[in-house]
Amino acid sequence: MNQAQHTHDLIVIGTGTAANIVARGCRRAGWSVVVMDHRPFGGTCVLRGCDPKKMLIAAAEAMDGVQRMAAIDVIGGEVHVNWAALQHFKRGFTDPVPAQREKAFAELGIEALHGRARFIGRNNVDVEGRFLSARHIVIASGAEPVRLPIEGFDNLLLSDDFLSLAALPRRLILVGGGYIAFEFAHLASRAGAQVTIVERDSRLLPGFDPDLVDMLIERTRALGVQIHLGHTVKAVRKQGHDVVVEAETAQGSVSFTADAAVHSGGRAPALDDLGLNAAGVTHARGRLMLDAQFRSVSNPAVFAAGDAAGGPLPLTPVAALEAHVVLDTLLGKAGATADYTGIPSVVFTLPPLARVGLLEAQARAQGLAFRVKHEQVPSWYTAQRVNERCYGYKVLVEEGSGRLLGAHIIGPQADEVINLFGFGMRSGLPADAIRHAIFAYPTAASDIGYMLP
Ligand SMILES: Cc1cc2nc3c(=O)[nH]c(=O)nc-3n(C[C@H](O)[C@H](O)[C@H](O)COP(=O)(O)OP(=O)(O)OC[C@H]3O[C@@H](n4cnc5c(N)ncnc54)[C@H](O)[C@@H]3O)c2cc1C
Ligand SMILES: NC(=O)c1ccc[n+]([C@@H]2O[C@H](COP(=O)([O-])OP(=O)(O)OC[C@H]3O[C@@H](n4cnc5c(N)ncnc54)[C@H](O)[C@@H]3O)[C@@H](O)[C@H]2O)c1
Repeated sequence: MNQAQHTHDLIVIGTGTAANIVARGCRRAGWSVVVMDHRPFGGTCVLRGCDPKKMLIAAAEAMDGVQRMAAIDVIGGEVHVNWAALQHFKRGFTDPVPAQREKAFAELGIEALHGRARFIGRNNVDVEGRFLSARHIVIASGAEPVRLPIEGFDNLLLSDDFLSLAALPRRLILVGGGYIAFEFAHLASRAGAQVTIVERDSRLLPGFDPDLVDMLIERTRALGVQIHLGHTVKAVRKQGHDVVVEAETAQGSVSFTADAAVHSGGRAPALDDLGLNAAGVTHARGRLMLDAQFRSVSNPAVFAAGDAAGGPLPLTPVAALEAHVVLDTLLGKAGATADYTGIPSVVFTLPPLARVGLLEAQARAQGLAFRVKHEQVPSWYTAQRVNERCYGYKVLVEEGSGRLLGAHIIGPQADEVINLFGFGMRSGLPADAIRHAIFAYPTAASDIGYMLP
């Protein structure tokens, strides 16, 4: 398989979700494979993203439950989150991962290097003095926080830092009001912090249904979180032990003071240090130029997958989906493409906000004829049972075909229920098939039949 002039059949840059799938798949097919990472092996999701975040949110869920029951005098007394113990609990999951990954690579016969990779030719990579060459190279370098045009940018903590903080700041500012801001705000406020979100745009979470986002904003403000829209952060300064965040608004400058400020202002493909020009890999505005198989349009030896590929949804299941397309292509399957139908996305607030398929505005822009059902339903049993007032949904079904176009939910277990809609959409099930499904009662899924228009 290996041609004489190459050290390996395949070089994979990164050890996260996408890298792991391509490296293991090609190795199982008998290829000689080398992977590398300058950070601990495992990637973002398992070490610095989804998984550690949800370990921390487990405590916020417990606090949220206590607060909802305390509001009706069912539970009383002082309860608080022990942040240091929570971090210890989280590390019980994350700490073993790098060594487990290293062992798994070794057992499969995948060479694994610690160090930063940089292209030095069309088929060549340098990993801190080690020169490698391969028939194919897969860029699975993930994404990193955007370097925002903010004076004193380095005074911001990054999401990695926040997820590992030894002590929770008493006052916390989140710069940017997207996924990370909402999840961290709900976590930190349940854990006892005073939280402020400072967002540039006039609208929050544009990837989600605006009516449900309004419900989330109301629920978030009720926690005591301050949300400032139309505020572009321009500077972050240290002042003694405090951090001062300065923002520009239509009315002039304002400043906010806290113990820490966290970057929640977006992430972009991690391409800067790869030396792409040396490999003849074209890119524009921070995005690689790839074909439908995620192959570089200018260097057929090079592929990308996951966040590095800059696709429509920088999410873990999408990184896996794209990695499978690259794997299939490398192993000779012609015409493999990524089908993004029915991929759910969730903001893990309490309660969660979930979405799959088209937004109402997107369906209208596409000129589709559809029925839509939208309600706020705090009186439904699912919400009443846990004393949660925030429960609503919007579901879109195409006229004629009965095709599910989109589903949007905020409320208890929305993060689980959305998967059923996603499964239905991905499997091409008409709304009626889902209407006729029988779900265990009483579960949040048993509300689905009432949500369909
Ligand atoms: C705080 C946070 C929470 C998130 N929560 C969720 C969630 O709940 N659900 C969800 O679906 N998604 C979530 N995401 C997004 C998800 O983590 C990513 O979409 C996913 O991890 C991308 O996987 P990947 O394989 O593309 O890249 P990564 O897992 O990021 O792996 C890339 C690896 O490449 C390495 N690397 C980069 N450059 C080089 C180089 N030059 N040489 C060697 N190695 C290099 C990096 O160190 C890294 O380990 C979250 C992200 C963050 C930051
Ligand atoms: N649950 C999940 O699936 C999950 C959770 C966390 C992160 N992620 C992934 O990570 C990515 C990055 O998350 P994120 O929350 O950082 O980005 P985001 O793109 O969701 O939100 C960034 C926000 O910052 C604002 N902003 C940018 N510059 C600003 C400035 N100078 N002042 C004020 N506001 C500013 C933007 O207008 C935007 O609303 C997401 O796109 C998502 O793919 C996913």
